[in-house]
Amino acid sequence: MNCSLSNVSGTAINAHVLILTLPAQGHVAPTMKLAYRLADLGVRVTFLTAECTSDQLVSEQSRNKDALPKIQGGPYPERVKTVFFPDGLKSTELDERRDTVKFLERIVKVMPYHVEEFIKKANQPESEKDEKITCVIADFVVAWALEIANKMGLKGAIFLSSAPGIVSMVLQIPHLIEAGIIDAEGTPKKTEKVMLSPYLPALSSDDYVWNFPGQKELQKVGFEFVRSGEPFLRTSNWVLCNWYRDLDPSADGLLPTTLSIGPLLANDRPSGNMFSEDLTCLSWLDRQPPGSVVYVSFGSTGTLNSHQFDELALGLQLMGRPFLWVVRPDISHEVASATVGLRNRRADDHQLGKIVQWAPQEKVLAHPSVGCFLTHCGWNSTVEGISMGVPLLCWPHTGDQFYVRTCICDGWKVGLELKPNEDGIFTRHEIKSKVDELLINGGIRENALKIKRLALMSLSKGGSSSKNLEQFVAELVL
Ligand SMILES: O=c1ccn([C@@H]2O[C@H](COP(=O)(O)OP(=O)(O)O[C@H]3O[C@H](CO)[C@@H](O)[C@H](O)[C@H]3O)[C@@H](O)[C@H]2O)c(=O)[nH]1
Repeated sequence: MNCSLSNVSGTAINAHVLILTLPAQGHVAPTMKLAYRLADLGVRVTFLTAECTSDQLVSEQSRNKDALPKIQGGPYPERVKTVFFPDGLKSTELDERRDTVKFLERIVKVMPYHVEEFIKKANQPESEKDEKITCVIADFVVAWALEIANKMGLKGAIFLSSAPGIVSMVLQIPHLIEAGIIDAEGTPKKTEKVMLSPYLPALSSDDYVWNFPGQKELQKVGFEFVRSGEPFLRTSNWVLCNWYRDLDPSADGLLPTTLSIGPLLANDRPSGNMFSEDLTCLSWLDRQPPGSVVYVSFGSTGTLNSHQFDELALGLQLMGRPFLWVVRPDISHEVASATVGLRNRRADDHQLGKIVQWAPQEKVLAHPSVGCFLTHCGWNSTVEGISMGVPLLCWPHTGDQFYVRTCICDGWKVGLELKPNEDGIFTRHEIKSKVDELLINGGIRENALKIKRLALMSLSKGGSSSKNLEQFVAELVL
């Protein structure tokens, strides 16, 4: 979807926002898109992130540099500055970065110091007026940064890069514990369903955002992370959410500070991409019939064991339809890369298939040849998919992906869910039959197109997300 960017303005306003997030693809991508959207409205933005992302982001920004002035018609690139803080995670220490618990511990240990130092330096009395930070936008996963903002007398916003329903889920944690529905570590104790919104499906015990199947330690850490963010949701000046009002018309009223501003899309500008995109898939897509291609991607985090990897490869072949499959080098930890290479070749040999390590996903989803999207239901992939009107086949792995799946299938009715067999495997036959069903289901396609139209409307001039973002910017300078 190449939507017209409403309110693109060459005029700078007197606001300098510091955006903070985790150095992980699913968080860098939407916050970088937010940075450029704010810059469209005249806001100066500093994007502060960890050094371990520097190579990727610098190379992406230099790739996009030339496009920016053409879109903006002004001195646009200077309005978004990316600054890196030392994180001690040298690029060789990949294992430490892949261990989510260790990675989070490391970032949480070093980041607060650098955030505080950065603001102190920017806000020295002798600093230029436009250098001075006036507001901190903290991704929910680093919500603690608002304590620093508060201490330094700055305004603060939480940014939520997940689905509607999640804010309500977080706010209900004290009640869930008190009612004995979950214990103090987030483990479900009762199977009763919980209403999050009159417009969304009820929350079941499998759908908690801190559900990391088979990873007890991660569940504990995840639950603590989510729980510790709750007070900041209630006290921040704004809660900015990467969804649009029609996905849950009640969500903006949940807290007086909630503003839906999504879907955040790159529209050919930097998208916070940390991996190099294989653009050959676009010309390959050009050669496929309209609505025929099954796009398969599990974001930056989804992994498969070797058995499941094989079963998926066989399912894609069995389908007999064109497929575009993103096979990240780390998609399967259990097999050596050489073996993955062999598997790739075997699937790629099939004349209908195209395999890439990383795709230009927004462009792929907007391509008329794409008929459906087999996704892990990461929120960015989901919001990109529904904004392009693509029916979704859901294969959630962890965290918010379970509730997102429930919303896709039972709430917005824009997709179907894969079901595992009794051994927990998603078989080749299940994959083939659900793809077949999804591609012929007229009701789902109609819903997907309707939800796409609503996304476009929310972003157009006077649309709910545009108005909310303009309101946020207006309040920034009050
Ligand atoms: O080949 C690819 C694959 C992905 N992407 C982009 O990478 C991002 C991936 O984000 P997402 O779909 O949210 O997946 P994860 O990277 O797995 O994101 C993590 O962070 C999200 C935001 O909080 C959560 O919703 C997810 O569950 C969590 O796994 C999206 O913008 C995609 O467009 C590409 O550009 N090319």
